Amino acid sequence: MIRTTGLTKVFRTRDREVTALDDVDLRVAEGEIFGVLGRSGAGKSTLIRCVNLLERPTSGTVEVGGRELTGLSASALRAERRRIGMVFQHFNLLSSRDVAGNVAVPLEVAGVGRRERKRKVAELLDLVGLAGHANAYPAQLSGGQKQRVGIARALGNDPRVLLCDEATSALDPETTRSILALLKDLRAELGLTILLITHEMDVVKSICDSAALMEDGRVVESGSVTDLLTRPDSRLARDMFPLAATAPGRGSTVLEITFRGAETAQPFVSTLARTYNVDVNILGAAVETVGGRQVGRMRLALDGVFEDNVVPIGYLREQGLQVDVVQDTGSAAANGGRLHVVEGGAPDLDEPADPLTTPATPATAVDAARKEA
Ligand SMILES: Nc1ncnc2c1ncn2[C@@H]1O[C@H](COP(=O)(O)OP(=O)(O)OP(=O)(O)O)[C@@H](O)[C@H]1O
Repeated sequence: MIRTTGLTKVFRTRDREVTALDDVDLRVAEGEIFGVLGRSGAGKSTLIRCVNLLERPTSGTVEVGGRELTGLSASALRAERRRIGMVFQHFNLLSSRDVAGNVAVPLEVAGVGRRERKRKVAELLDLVGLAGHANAYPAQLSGGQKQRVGIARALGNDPRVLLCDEATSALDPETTRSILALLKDLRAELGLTILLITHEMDVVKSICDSAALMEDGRVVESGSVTDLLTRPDSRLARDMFPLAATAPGRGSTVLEITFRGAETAQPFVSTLARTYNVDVNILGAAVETVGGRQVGRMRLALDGVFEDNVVPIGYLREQGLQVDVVQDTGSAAANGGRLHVVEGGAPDLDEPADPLTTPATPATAVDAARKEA
């Protein structure tokens, strides 16, 4: 539904040049809720503003609903833009107009007649749970209610696509949850495609089907949220499920196990310990519900070096679990120089740090040969 190809935006001021977007290829499927994450200055706002051409890209193309926008005439672009709603962080409501008056703005701009406007405004307010507040003024509303007005206004021209620019960043956690639930309901009811930008991992966790991580104007990782979760090298997954950095003792093998769905119900840790008579130490675990399914990661230390644990590791993989050997604190010979081995010190486990500032870590760079073991 949304496709950007080679999207690049360079801001030139008198004394400097900033590349806010650098060759961004984004693919958002129809009906999807797609989250773009990144720390401040990563280029998220520029990206969302380029998708509806509020900002003209320096190069590259933007397609929405199969139409390439960058080549359109001004009037054709205006018509296409009507089918793209936008929701803002700070609501951007007119304080001098009541709720109904604010929701009516895009309908007035589109030349919709008075009677139809009234009907449509009532329908939209009902849709966002604000029937009965039509005559209230923005100053009389809570933050969540203001954002509901902002969403109703964005839906005025029956858009196919909704762009949300940090739509919940100004809201408390409970209100955030209710606005996210509303967006999800609207997607189901109206068949919307939603592209949202956020710096909150919880937003992605609770409603996004897919996500991309931006850094310095580039997309450094993207994919469906559930696929990202099962990629041991995924930064987004690590940030969603930070595990405490507990140091195992020497002479142990550290495993990272990713599981989802039915696998979460398996008592694999106790079975492993019983069947193979191996000491298992749980270093950290995180389980979450993403897209209605349980997913999670667990970091285990097995007593003994990798060679001692080949059979138990094989057992875990046979259970359908994704198992990665993160670290082996005793065996240097077996790792072929590719696994991180800490000699005589605390192992260099990745910290549960700020998700958006932690650099990519090779902590789970598993030797492919070991995976086959
Ligand atoms: N109009 C502009 N003129 C010059 N530089 C700009 C302009 N707009 C954005 N930038 C720069 O482009 C880069 C990306 O900014 P952008 O606002 O897209 O990032 P962001 O990820 O949305 O950050 P934030 O979450 O803080 O809004 C930043 O370095 C910013 O200073």
